[in-house]
Amino acid sequence: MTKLSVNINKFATLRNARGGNNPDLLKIARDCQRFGAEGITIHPRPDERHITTLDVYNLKPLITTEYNIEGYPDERFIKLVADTKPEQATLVPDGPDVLTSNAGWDTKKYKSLLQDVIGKLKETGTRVSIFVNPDEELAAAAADTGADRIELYTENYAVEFKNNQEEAIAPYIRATNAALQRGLEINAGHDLDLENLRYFHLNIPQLAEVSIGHALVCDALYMGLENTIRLYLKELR
Ligand SMILES: CC(=O)[C@@H](O)[C@H](O)COP(=O)(O)O
Ligand SMILES: NCC(=O)COP(=O)(O)O
Repeated sequence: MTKLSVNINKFATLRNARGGNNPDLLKIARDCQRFGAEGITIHPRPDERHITTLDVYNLKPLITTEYNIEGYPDERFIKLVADTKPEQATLVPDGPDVLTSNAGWDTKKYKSLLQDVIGKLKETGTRVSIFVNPDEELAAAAADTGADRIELYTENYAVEFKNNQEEAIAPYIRATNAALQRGLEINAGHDLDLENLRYFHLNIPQLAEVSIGHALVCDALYMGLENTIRLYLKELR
């Protein structure tokens, strides 16, 4: 079964816009789980534009499903993971000034950096996933870093899906097969939505988890959070 992890970054963006506590991120996390989300994902960026360091700690005791913390593995990130021991850490090669995640790891070039941080993170008991482009060679090479999973970066899929669904999914199927052969599990995320999720899941049924934020939060503005989460879950069943 593919799990739906709801990325709550954008709720924090809205909260931070007024400097208060509306919407209440902790209530949002509780409610997402009550409405069926099988995980909560956050990406505490260094500038705290949405998720703050305090949020990372405050959310921890409320997560009854699966806590997934994404980020570039600098000292701050490693400490957050060591302190809060989430079920999963997802390593993303983002520089501090990117608008949003825009590339996966070059798992060959950064093999020793990744081996080093993944070793440290796994000592804390956390599963480690690394963000990769749909590239067979780089997906297979992720196994040499010590990662447990890869997260396929699905922005290109989301863009191409609008033009040609078969061409959009093809590199993702190849990368999945290469990673599975090396014993890795598969996650996916970025710009997945109610239009493109079902086709992705049907073609990559081995998916362990998808993390979805931006589109889900936008949909919730029109359809409500509970209804929206149920609609996303339906696409995965
Ligand atoms: C790792 C990833 O795919 C991103 O989608 C990320 O978590 C989103 O970050 P922002 O919400 O800051 O755009
Ligand atoms: N890892 C991807 C994620 O958490 C959410 O990405 P998006 O749906 O906000 O693009």
